[in-house]
Amino acid sequence: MEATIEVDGLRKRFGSTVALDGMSFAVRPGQVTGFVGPNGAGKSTTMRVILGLDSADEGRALVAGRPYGALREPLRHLGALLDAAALHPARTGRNHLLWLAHSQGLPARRVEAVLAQAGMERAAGRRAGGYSLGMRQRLGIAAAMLGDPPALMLDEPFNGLDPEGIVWMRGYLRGLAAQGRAVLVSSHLMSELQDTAGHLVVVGRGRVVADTSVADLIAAASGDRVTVRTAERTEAMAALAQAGATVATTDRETITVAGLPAERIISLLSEAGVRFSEVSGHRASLEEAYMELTRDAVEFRAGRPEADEPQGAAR
Ligand SMILES: Nc1ncnc2c1ncn2[C@@H]1O[C@H](COP(=O)(O)OP(=O)(O)OP(=O)(O)O)[C@@H](O)[C@H]1O
Repeated sequence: MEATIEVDGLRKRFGSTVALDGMSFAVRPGQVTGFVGPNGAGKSTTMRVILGLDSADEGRALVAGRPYGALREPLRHLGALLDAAALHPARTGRNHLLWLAHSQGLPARRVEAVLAQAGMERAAGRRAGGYSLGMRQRLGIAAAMLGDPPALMLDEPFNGLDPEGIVWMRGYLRGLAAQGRAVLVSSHLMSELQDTAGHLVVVGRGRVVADTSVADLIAAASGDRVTVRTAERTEAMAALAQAGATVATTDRETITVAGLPAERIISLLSEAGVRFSEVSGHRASLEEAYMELTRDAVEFRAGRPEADEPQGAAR
């Protein structure tokens, strides 16, 4: 599978501020890649460099194998939403898109198609100056889709959305990925990407901290811990500890067991005559996994193989 967006060793300073410090990752088709990190980690700067709006001091950014500025019809390769507020307030949403389509040599019929996809048909005749931030985000997404590009790059698209809008955005992004597109979505809130991102590029201080599938990240954070619910806590702990498990109490009726698979725990408890009501594998949430990752940044520090960089998958 060929990467559609690729950044390699980007470095960028603003005066004494290091914004990018060797940023490297690739975005692949057919999935949503979350681009996550705290405020100031370098997400927006990376996206601006990819679009050629900022130049890097070192490194390179490629879209479909070429610098964005060298693409003949860039909107047909990469659609981007960086700043949803950047709209002419007196222009209607529809006219904004018509103007954009015209300036990029794209057919006007695409405008109605993308307005419908973004659920903006009814609002399209109103002036953009009166739009809520959520409506601006939807119009921004519609604009990004004008060229029907195989790759999308969206900076904080969940900003300003109400709960219904967040659900819509998650479904919409998943749908774009299911069509085979590469979708890069930045966020400083991991929870926004729950049930949306299949892959994560986690960044901090201008560089990649982890480049991992969500499944691997959650598996690593979940560990091999198993939760056992039992009224006979003391007996259960004794039986499992004797078999070599590490056991900790969670609450009055629950213990957490590490070092034994659930099937073995069930048979040990049964053999010891200990009654229990539940034995279940612990599954970390994306938020928990992220907390664990950033808490233990050294263990999880990963990147693409580069001579002077620490590497290894986050697992
Ligand atoms: N034009 C600029 N001039 C000076 N410093 C800048 C400029 N743009 C970004 N920076 C600095 O570069 C660093 C990275 O900023 P960037 O906006 O890329 O981070 P981010 O991860 O997108 O954060 P946020 O979620 O807040 O947008 C920050 O320290 C920021 O203050």
